[in-house]
Amino acid sequence: MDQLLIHGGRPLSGTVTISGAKNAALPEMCAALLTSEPVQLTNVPRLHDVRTMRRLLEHMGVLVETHGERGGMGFAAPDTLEPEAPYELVKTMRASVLVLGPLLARFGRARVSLPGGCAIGSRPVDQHIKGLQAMGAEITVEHGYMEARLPAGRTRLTGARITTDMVTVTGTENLLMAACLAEGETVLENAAQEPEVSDLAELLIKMGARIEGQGSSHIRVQGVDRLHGCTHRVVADRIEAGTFLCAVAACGGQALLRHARADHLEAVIDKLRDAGVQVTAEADGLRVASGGGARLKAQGFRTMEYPGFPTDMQAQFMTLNLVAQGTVSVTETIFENRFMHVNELMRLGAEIMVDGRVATVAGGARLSGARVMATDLRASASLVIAGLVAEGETVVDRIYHLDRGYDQMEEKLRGLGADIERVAA
Ligand SMILES: CC(=O)N[C@H]1[C@@H](OP(=O)(O)OP(=O)(O)OC[C@H]2O[C@@H](n3ccc(=O)[nH]c3=O)[C@H](O)[C@@H]2O)O[C@H](CO)[C@@H](O)[C@@H]1O
Ligand SMILES: C=C(OP(=O)(O)O)C(=O)O
Repeated sequence: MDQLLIHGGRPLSGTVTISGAKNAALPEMCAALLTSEPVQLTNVPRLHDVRTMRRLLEHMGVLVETHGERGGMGFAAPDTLEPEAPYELVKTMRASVLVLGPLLARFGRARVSLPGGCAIGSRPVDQHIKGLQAMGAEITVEHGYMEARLPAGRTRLTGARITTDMVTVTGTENLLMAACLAEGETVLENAAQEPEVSDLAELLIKMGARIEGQGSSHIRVQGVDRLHGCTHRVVADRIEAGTFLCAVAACGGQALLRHARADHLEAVIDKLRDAGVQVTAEADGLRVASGGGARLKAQGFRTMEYPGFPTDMQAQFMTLNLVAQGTVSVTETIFENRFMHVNELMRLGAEIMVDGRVATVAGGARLSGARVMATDLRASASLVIAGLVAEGETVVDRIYHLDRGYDQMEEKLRGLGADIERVAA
């Protein structure tokens, strides 16, 4: 199992290219199930989760090829594929549940393992199921699998007005994909407004779907008989960009994040500016300049659905708060167990008190290198940033979590001047 070895204390300067977004690429790979024609994606990030999704699609019978330009992938889902997602693949990646909507919409049946909980929370998929049931699907859960089918005599889902009990990103994506091939109109109320949902909608529109309102909480879809192939570039990863913004802010330095989009990161950028970090939007990216943690003012925040402060940036910004000045509260409202980085950060010298969903973070910490363990994807990123600031050597174990969602993070950080290497344990 690989580890990251970090010697902290260096400023970060230079240019880094932000990859395509994991959370857009994964649903977009699933959207290819909606047609037998080839769907070509470009700017697909090189991630473990993308490889897992590829294996899952190939397992069902989808033809997948990588091509030419970096990050190019083509998908062709034949009429003969077997619409089944087995536990062995689903258990390693919750986003596998995104095959459910497209399979049911195109093939009229699907057998998909329930994803179960994960380290950050219980993460049920009841809203996905309820929404598809409202569109006429019959879904039962048997032996850990969602068995979904259309009622006898029906060949298509039926459009419906669906209001989810909470804002759910993959729930919105599953229902959106299903609605594209349903008969009649579907209205998704309380829809997720995340840029990845909009990017998926843009892909679906290129495939011939009739969608309006993406990017708002009210999405309207007129179902069509069939979709066709197309080419689409995966949107830049706002969470990867936010992670690099926090890393440069904490370590000090100046960097250009190519392809990063200010309009997708407003809540994070506002907090960084309030902290004393300079962030400027340029033609093809974001420029960041910081005097380093000790010159910054810590910022309290609450995680919220987009356009609020993203839960996927909570851990990384917490590390920045640790090295800035002042004591602040960080409130996690989306997932019930997303403070697992706290104990590991404390091993590096942090002072943090957790009470339920609120963490009180004491700034001005002098972090010192230690051996720490990554517990989930963004927790791993927060530990890497802490290691880059800490005095001495930090070893981050279990970085397979990091590899799920960051494309060559240590190479990119080395390009900015960080002393970080991957070693086999
Ligand atoms: C692959 C992907 O895009 N992952 C993102 C997606 O996860 P994901 O789509 O799984 O997260 P959701 O938006 O669905 O979850 C939001 C909240 O709703 C709850 N819920 C959700 C669905 C449901 O059927 N029932 C239910 O109770 C969840 O437990 C959670 O408390 O959005 C999260 C919130 O921005 C991000 O952290 C993840 O990075
Ligand atoms: C929680 C995340 O991903 P997933 O939903 O794939 O677990 C994340 O990207 O931070």
